[in-house]
Amino acid sequence: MEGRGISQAVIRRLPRYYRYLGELLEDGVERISSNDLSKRMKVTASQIRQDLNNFGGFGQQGYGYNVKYLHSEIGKILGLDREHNMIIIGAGNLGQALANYTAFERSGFMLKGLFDVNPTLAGVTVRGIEIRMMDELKSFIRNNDIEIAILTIPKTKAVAVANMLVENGIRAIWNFAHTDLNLPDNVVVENVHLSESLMRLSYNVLRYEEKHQKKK
Ligand SMILES: NC(=O)c1ccc[n+]([C@@H]2O[C@H](COP(=O)([O-])OP(=O)(O)OC[C@H]3O[C@@H](n4cnc5c(N)ncnc54)[C@H](O)[C@@H]3O)[C@@H](O)[C@H]2O)c1
Repeated sequence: MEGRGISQAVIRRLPRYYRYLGELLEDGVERISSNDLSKRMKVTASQIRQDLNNFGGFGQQGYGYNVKYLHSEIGKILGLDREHNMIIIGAGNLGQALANYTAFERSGFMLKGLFDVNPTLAGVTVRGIEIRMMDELKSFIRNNDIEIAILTIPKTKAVAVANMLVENGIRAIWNFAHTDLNLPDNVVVENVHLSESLMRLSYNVLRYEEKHQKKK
């Protein structure tokens, strides 16, 4: 994506466009102006126009955006027009919670396997998907065309396991362990930090309270 000169800030906003356009589609809306989309999404119409111009615009003067077309084009840009095979490494609380979430599959993210080192989990199934031990990992990645690994293991183990995944052909890691992985440039890592999101929430609650008290 960077290769196409699109900033990461725009890329970060695309899933939100995709979600709103999906909702419009479900509501049977065929076209929408940047102004109406702006009101719904609470971002400026010029931001929407600027963002979507990165991809050739999709809009027509006086017509607005064709919702179905725009939704499908953004889906293609995000790689949602194809399936991605995934595995989860670490079938504890978080790993099993993610495995139980079915909505990923609707966007083409197919969970093929769960892996752990705890022998008491061997053979346990989550939504019909078996938890396997790590000695099966190498052949499983190869035989199941696995593209994405989800890391939900303790942070002390994450770097070594990530390196091993990369050695075995994994090129994309969704990293929930609270540590930076520093992998080669040809490996894509997306870090997820729920606690950072919670800290931003806390910051905004504090700012709101401060503002409110000043007004009293
Ligand atoms: N990023 C976030 O927002 C977020 C939120 C919650 C938890 N976490 C992190 O996710 C991780 C998992 O949390 P949890 O609550 O599920 O913990 P958990 O202890 O329930 O699960 C961790 C699992 O990893 C397995 N494991 C340990 N070492 C392993 C290895 N080398 N290979 C394969 N499996 C291994 C354990 O046996 C266990 O089943 C922790 O690092 C936690 O800090 C991150």
